[in-house]
Amino acid sequence: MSTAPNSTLITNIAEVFTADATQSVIRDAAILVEGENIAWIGPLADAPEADIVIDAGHRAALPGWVDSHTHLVFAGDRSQEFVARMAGQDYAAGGIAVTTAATTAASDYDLTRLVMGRAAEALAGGTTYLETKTGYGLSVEEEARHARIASTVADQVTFLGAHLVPAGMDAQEYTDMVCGEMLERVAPYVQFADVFCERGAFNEAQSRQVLEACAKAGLGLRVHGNQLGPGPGTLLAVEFGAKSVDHVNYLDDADVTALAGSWKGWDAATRTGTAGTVATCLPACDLSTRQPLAPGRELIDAGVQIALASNCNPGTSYTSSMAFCVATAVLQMRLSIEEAITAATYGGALALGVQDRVGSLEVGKRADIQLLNAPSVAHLAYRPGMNLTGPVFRAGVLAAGKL
Ligand SMILES: N=CN[C@@H](CCC(=O)O)C(=O)O
Ligand SMILES: [Zn+2]
Repeated sequence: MSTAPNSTLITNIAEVFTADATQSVIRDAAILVEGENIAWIGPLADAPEADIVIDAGHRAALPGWVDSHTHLVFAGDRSQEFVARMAGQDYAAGGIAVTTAATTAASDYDLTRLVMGRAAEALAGGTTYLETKTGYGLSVEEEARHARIASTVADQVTFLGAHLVPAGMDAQEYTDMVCGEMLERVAPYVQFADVFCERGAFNEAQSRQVLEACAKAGLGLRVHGNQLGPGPGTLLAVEFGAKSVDHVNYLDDADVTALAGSWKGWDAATRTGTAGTVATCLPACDLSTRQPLAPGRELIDAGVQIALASNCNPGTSYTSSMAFCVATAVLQMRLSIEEAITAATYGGALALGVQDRVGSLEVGKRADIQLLNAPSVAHLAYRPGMNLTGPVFRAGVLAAGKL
């Protein structure tokens, strides 16, 4: 087989887990990269020639993580809130205001440096596609500034002006501002909009108003829903055709039925058809807030496509470790290794609508590949807490780690 110039063959891979529709595992494998994309995957014995050969050292390979839910644009520290929570205090949305004050005080330079540092940490942990949100600005100027900074670092940016009603402001007046001037100012920098539909944040009517306005502005939708108790977030997300509803800790039968119904037009065996609303589970957040884990197992069994994401933020989940989320999903949510990895890669891509480009290792897709310092992907849960991330390739280029 002839190959294009600048082809790279990654050889001597102990096992590749592709996260494709058939959940293929190829042992003693190789991957050919041409330019940004994967050109071939198969047994090493059948590998084509290439200009450059990289020896994977008998490591396992899998897709880079797609982290579809983070809040990286922040300054300040809330470790004392975490300590108080571990001593028994409940999490409350009001903590967001503490971060808003610290972030508003940070210069563009400092804030950009902080966001870039967090994105670099995520990449070093194997995340090759990253979403992040605004939501610690809560004023027109600050939300626009955070959206602009986020857009220089993340692959996709979500507008979360509807995160908390600022102190001293009337909830309806603030919601109107989110849907009006704020939306207009952030729109050039963002692809998605989100609303924290929860007790202490935005009620059903306000959430509906935000989703309507943002859909009208042409943004994709996502919802923070059912995190702290039962509520209308999940049903609203399905009704509005949101790409994802995130947290989903407190679901009732109607919520699960609606989510499953949204996938009726999707053929999971071929990954074709009309995608529904992904249920994004955030296990690191669940642990850090001592909420019941999202029912990932039950959602999969009901026919819902799920994603796993880090929810990296200073209040409820200060980690960008997708490996930690995968290990927790296996050990505590009863997902198989393959289900958990797929949720953290392809599931995240589905939640962001980029599943045709990233999220699985398939010919023609972007060469976002992480090598593990382990001979099989099972080690991700078998050795929880260990940093197993080896070299990370993003769009065919070694982006983190050493060969
Ligand atoms: N739940 C809403 N927003 C964040 C937490 C924000 C904060 O407490 O700073 C979350 O996804 O958990
Ligand atoms: Zn969040």
